[in-house]
Amino acid sequence: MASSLTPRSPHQKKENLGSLRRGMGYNAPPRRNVLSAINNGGGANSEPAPSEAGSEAPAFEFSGREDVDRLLNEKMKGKSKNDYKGRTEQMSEYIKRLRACIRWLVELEDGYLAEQEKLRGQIDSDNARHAEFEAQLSGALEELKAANLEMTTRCDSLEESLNKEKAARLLAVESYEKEREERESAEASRDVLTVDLERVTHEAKRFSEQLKMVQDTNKRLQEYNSSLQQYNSNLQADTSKNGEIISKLQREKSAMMEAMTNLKDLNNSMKNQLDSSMSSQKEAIRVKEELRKEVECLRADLQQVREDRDQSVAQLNTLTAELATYSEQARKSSKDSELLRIKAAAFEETCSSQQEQIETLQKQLAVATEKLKHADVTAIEAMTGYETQKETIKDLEERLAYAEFQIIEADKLRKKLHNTILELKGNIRVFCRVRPFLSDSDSNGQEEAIISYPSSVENAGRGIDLLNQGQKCSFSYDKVFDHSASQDDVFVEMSQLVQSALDGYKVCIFAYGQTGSGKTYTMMGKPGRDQKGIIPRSLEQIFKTSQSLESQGWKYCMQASMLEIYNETIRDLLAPGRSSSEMAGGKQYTIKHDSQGNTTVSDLTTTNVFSTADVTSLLEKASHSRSVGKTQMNEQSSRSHFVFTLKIFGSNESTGQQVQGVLNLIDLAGSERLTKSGATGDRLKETQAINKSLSALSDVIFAIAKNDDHVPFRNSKLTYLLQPCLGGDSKTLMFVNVSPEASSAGETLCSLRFASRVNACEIGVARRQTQSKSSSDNSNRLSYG
Ligand SMILES: Nc1ncnc2c1ncn2[C@@H]1O[C@H](COP(=O)(O)OP(=O)(O)OP(=O)(O)O)[C@@H](O)[C@H]1O
Repeated sequence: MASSLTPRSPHQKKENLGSLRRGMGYNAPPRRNVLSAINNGGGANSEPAPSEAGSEAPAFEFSGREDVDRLLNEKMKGKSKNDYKGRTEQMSEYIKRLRACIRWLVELEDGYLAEQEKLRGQIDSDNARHAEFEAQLSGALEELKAANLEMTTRCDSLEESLNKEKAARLLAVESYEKEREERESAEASRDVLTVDLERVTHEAKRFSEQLKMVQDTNKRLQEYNSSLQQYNSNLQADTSKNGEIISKLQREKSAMMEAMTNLKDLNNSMKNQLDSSMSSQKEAIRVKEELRKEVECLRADLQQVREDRDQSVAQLNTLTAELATYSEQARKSSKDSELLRIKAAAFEETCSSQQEQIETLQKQLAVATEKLKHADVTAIEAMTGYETQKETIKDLEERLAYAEFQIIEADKLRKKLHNTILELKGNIRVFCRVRPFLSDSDSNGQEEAIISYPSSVENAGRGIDLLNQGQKCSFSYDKVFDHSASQDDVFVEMSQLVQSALDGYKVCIFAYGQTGSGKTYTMMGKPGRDQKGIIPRSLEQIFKTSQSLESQGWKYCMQASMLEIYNETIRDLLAPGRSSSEMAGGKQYTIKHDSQGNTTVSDLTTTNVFSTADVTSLLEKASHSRSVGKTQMNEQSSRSHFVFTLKIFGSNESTGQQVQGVLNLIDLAGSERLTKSGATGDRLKETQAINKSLSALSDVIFAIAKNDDHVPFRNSKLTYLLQPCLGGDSKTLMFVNVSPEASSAGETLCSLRFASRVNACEIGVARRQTQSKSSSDNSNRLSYG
């Protein structure tokens, strides 16, 4: 059989174990240290299993899974088919052995749990030590990192300031060099200017001398000019004298005609003399002109020389001014250079001190680096330690996983055995729940206590005693919840049954009891987290588990439907427009069972649900549609049987497995004596219909209990609907709810008797509806609609 069990938390496992033990009526066997037994691969045979309290059970020994398998595969032998006594004895013997086997498994599991706890503790302490060590190391590492960071930052800032200082020093040196160069160039230009000045002074001197010379020449030329003018005037005087002579001569010509030839000769000679005088005059004029020109030239030269001199003097003045500026600049430069020299000296001093600082810091850095290296080595060592510890933890985790695996396997086996026992028992399980007194006066003890619980170890949690008309009637069921049991306590006991629906079983849980005894409270509960009843809690568990099974490849599809049977009529509580026509019985719903034992109600609204919220809103809708009324026994009495059906289709992609489970949760209408109910009219009709269907239910139960050939399932809608649960292959649990009031003692007695009958009913073996995907192609396909 494929596993239908999922790994649970150890806590849940413990609870499940507890519930199994309680359900089976075991007392907790004294815990033995089975660790050694586990390590030896079993060992339950080294010591006999403790016997059930109060009874001397034979010691059965199990050394391993083979023994269990052997036990499970054992076949019943009887003298003949009708040797019921022999078969019953064999059966009870077999059940005892199975119980011993379960005890052995429980002990084995205890051992596993103990070892798991031990390993967990070890892992926790290792983890804690490791975390502490890690925290210390990381703290030290952080400190070192911080110190290193600080050092690096300081070093960086110092380097930065040093670089800045260096840059400033370089700038200062550069500016100093520039200043020096400028000063040198100024000095050079000053030298050049001095030379120029000297040269210009020399030139000026030369020009003054030249000027003096030119002035002398001019003076001489003026003197020469005046002498030439004197000579010219002399010549003019001579010329006038010569004219007088000519006129005398001419006068003498006549007189001296004779002497004229002589005189002509004289005249010619005189003429020649005149010509020569004229030419010498011309020559003198030319010379004079030349001299004038020369004077003019000399004057121009002189003017030029004067201009040059003026220019030179101006230049000299400019140069002197420049020289003064340069001298001033040179003086300033030398001052600046002095300042710069002082600054440079100061910089050099700062530099040398910073150099020293850098050296100190470098030394500190070297020390820090050394420390860091040391820390690195320590960290590496720690990491190695950590790795070792990790490996140890891994090893421990592997061992834990193996232990968990073994626990899961043991759990699977235990569940298998549990299912086997239930299958062997083959009857409906019955839980009894006693509701608390509702009014304070009752609970204050004014009401006579008619219900008590046996204190014997054997019946603890399973027995209930009812005092009716002074007579004590004792009953025993699979579980009895007293008035103090919470909704949670109740659900814990049946969570495994609900889980079966996900595993592909048909599960039916119904609440039976007198009106006002707490059926609706048990099934639906009340608003509020703690007050929730079995229906909401079952759905929460189913959705939660189906989600967690997704990781194992399971995908579930769920469909919900809700109906009520009111006055022998089926009503669809989720019908979109639940109209008055329907209320009036307009629509007829028919119940059908197929060969697979699947029940369908024609035309019933079926809604796909994906979350608890979906179902909660549907439940709210249904509760508004449900027929309730006020009775003498209950303010809000359910006047119909409420049937909630959840069809679960599961498929596993990875394994190809498919399951089809059904969860039927039924809140029956309360049984009520007509005389006591005081009902009239419609209420009376309702009560009669309820009583009729409940009596049909008891007829069915009696027929099954008596092993009758004919079971009257069709006598009522309720019994026909419940047929697969009562006579088929489903896992069925009945809640018998009882009131604690003395006034209800008679009703309570009836309910408890009915429940005992139900508990004795053998309805068959619950079968899981599962098939692999390969076979799903055949005609035997699971219906998903
Ligand atoms: N275990 C309980 N703890 C507290 N209150 C309870 C418990 N059981 C029932 N009650 C209260 O008792 C009253 C009757 O309960 P409930 O309506 O569940 O009875 P019923 O069996 O469904 O009745 P009917 O058959 O008339 O519908 C309600 O007020 C309910 O809250």
